[in-house]
Amino acid sequence: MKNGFFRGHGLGNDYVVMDPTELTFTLTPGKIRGICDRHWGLGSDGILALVPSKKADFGLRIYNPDGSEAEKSGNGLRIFARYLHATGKTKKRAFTVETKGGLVSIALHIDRHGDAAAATVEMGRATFQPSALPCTLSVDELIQQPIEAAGRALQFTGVSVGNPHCVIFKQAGETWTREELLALGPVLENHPLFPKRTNVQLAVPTGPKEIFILIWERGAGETQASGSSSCAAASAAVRLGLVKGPVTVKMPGGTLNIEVARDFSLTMKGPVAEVARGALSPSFVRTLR
Ligand SMILES: N[C@@H](CCC[C@H](N)C(=O)O)C(=O)O
Repeated sequence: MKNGFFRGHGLGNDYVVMDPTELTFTLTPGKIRGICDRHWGLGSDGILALVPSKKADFGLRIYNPDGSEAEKSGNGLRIFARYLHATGKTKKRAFTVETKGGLVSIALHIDRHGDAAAATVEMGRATFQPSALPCTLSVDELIQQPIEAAGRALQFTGVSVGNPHCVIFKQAGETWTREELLALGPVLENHPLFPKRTNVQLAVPTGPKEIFILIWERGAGETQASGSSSCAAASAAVRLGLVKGPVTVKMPGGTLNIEVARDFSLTMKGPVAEVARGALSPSFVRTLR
């Protein structure tokens, strides 16, 4: 379909999927911002573009609503998997996807209606090395490093799961507020320690195998859930000895299950929903800059 789209969400983290071969325009940063605008466009936490791959069954490019490109997205990968299944682009129940943040394997869980209602994604390995995010600190690993933001002296654990994350823990029994997220999120996202910016998680252990996180996404702001954030926060919690795996990660939008192997290989399992399919109207496309 000309200028067609598929819209889905993972725990309230919503994406629009598009096949650039069906578009009458190129997905430039300006056009991405226009489509993702919550008032003037379709509104979305990002755009997922199907691209060819020589290494995997499918290729995926991930765009943030500010027009920047992300290397990986956990919820985005589950939504992309549902799109591939729902639109008949694959008949397989397990396949591989190449992202800029590495190659992942996905297994679909089909419900009684024949829909891919959930997916398990092998998300790759977490690393705490500064060069992977990148982060300008000269340390071997970004474990509980000091950082100042919004007038507060904090400690962060830096994790790359293909894309960069800055995880800040409070102690069990304490809580993070939304006001703290809105104050700290944008400052940490754009902190000079992170030349390519970063995703931010305000985390707290809530059980021996459970954490709660609030999320500020690079290029998107506050989101209800994030798969790569869940992987990063779970890895950090295990690395710091705060919890044991598999880790249940609770977020405002719901829960993901993250297995953290001894080598920090990550497996994410969670639900995914389709919302709509349609086409951008020609008059809207003409307004995109
Ligand atoms: N919502 C995503 C993460 C999307 C990418 C992120 N904003 C970035 O720039 O790295 C997820 O579910 O992982």
